[in-house]
Amino acid sequence: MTQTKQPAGGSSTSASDFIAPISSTGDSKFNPCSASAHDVLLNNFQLKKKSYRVLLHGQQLVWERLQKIKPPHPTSDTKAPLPADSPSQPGGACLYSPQSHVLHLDDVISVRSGDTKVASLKPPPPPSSNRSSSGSGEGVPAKPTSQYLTINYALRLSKSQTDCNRWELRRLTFFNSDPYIVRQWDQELQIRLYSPSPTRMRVRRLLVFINPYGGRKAGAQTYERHVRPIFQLAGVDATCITTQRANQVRDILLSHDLGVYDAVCCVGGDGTVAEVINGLLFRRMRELELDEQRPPYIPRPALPVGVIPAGSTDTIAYSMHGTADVRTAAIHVILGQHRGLDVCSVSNGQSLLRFCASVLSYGYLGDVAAQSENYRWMGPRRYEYSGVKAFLSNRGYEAELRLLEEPDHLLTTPMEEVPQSPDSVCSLGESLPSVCYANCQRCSFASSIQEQQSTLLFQEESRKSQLSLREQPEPEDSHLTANESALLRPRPRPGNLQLPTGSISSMRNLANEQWKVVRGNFFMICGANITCACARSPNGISRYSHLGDGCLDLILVKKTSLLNNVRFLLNTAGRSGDIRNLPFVEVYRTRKFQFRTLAAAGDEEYSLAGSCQPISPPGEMGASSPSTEFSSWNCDGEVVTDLDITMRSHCQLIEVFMRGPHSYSKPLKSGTTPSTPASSSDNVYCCCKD
Ligand SMILES: Nc1ncnc2c1ncn2[C@@H]1O[C@H](COP(=O)(O)OP(=O)(O)OP(=O)(O)O)[C@@H](O)[C@H]1O
Repeated sequence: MTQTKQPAGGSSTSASDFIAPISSTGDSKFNPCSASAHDVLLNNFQLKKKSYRVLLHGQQLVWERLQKIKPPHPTSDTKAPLPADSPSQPGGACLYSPQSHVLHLDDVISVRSGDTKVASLKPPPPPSSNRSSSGSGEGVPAKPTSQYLTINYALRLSKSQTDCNRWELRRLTFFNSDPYIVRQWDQELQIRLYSPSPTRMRVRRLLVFINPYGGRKAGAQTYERHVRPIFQLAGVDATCITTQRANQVRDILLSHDLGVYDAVCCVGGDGTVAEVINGLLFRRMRELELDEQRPPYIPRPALPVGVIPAGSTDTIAYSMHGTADVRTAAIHVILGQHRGLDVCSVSNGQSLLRFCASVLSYGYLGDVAAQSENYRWMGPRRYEYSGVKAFLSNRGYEAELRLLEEPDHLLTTPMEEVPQSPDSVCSLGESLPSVCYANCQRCSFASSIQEQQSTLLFQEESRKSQLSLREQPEPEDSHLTANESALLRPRPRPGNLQLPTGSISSMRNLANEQWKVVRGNFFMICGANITCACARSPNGISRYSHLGDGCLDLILVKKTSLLNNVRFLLNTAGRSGDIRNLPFVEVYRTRKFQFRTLAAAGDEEYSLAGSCQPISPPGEMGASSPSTEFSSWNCDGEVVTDLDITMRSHCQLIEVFMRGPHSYSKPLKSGTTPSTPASSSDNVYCCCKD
């Protein structure tokens, strides 16, 4: 290690204050622009008028109070520094003393310097001017004057008994009398904050859709009060569009130039999120000139999505973040960590109808969706009213389902073949179903399989196209176009946001696989893409669904008695219930299922050619009349009236700003055993225990 020079004109706060050595490349010259993410900065700062030794090491900021200690030799009065060389763990993480405060740069919202404390609190200028003012390679930088450095960051309230998934804003303002040191820190932090990462993307320009109509009709106020200040704090340039009508989001995404934006964000409920997802997916299909009705595969959109809850149930936001807290959702957009979210395509016999991000339900929830539209003036209470009505009038719906049961290779894969993550909280290799949390191994494994398949398919397609180029100028047997082949190219890493490039699940040859057929009279049928958790049902209707494993859970609730229907609803409401324990509920994990109603179909041969059965008008739904033999589908809260339906999951089709939920887990009293196997699994992997 070599020590760098103190910058000219700088006055240090103490004799031990120095710009650290620190270059792993051995460069001993002080050059603020040449610092790399491997360098270390170490200086003394004042924080609330107390002296701290502050260290920037990799992606970690560490600060520790300097205290007078008894000197080993009575002649020198010294202060206790951070450990001289922070011992590294094998994984590259560092151990710091227990008195140290550690902040990961992943949790930093923004960094700002100023001549005064107040000046350093102001929102940073737009990122472009921020970057250019860094002085990198643009002549001699102006003489710095700032002595204050404010770091805005977010903190998860992991100890909270009520909402351990909620994040809050925090701020640190460091002072150093030497503006050169402050500038050095500011520049270095900015570089590290915006350094490319395959799993993190710091948004600079955002397209925001605000639905003023959903939920309590407070989308616009929610944005102004809670979201805009956070975006401003991060210096995000947000272009806001307040919707004027249903489907406007989708139409804008289909027709407008989105080239200037890094991401799309919506402030609304599940219907609004679904519009964004549908808009982006259909846009991508149009760009690639795919047949929108019968696409040969589903391409991945270029832009990631942020979801801010402002609807009635907000199950998508809740399933992603573990909370419907608006500020938490906005913080996740700013922090920029993203994960792939499965999306399901919904088609009838003839064509692709739409994409589903949360749940597709027939029967009880289908009736609720159809009826509740008539009572929208009631606000979120319309669901309670229509829910009771649909519940009492449900006589069961005759249906047949065909599905490809997922062998669940993830549970049988030897653990050594599974990519391990030290802080993973999802179980793998267990016989119990796992819950999808932050750092979910099941989802990362699905993602790596997806990538491997992409690579193989891409190689295969390249080989085929090379062969056919040599042999036939216009190949007839290749089923993929050049555009499609390009989409199959595996993602390069690392770099800017690298999105997966094509949906493999849509290309699997399903012809030879065994179909399971289930017939019956059902209270409700659900294809759940995610847990569908919400404030009223914190575990969701499908507790073990994963955000990005490429599977959906098909939940079949048989029509039995009114009492059993009540038991089912109670089981979905609490934290301790598990619908899998109910004898009249069957849950299948699958990638695809097909549905047809049996009510009027008789014993005729099963066909995917489509259904021409009439559907009851919404007003008659649930009435005890002969027309109740058909329900309708509830797709992300919107009504779909087709009866002949196929639902197929597409693994991690959309990148979404989220980390995944963390487990709520009250500490078990000693001697008590968990009531259900699932809760035992949750507790073992609870991430709030650390
Ligand atoms: N200005 C508007 N006027 C009327 N409808 C709108 C407007 N903007 C959006 N919509 C439609 O409102 C519908 C409902 O919105 P959204 O799903 O966000 O709220 P919600 O139904 O209350 O919440 P949730 O789906 O979470 O229960 C969406 O289908 C959307 O297309």
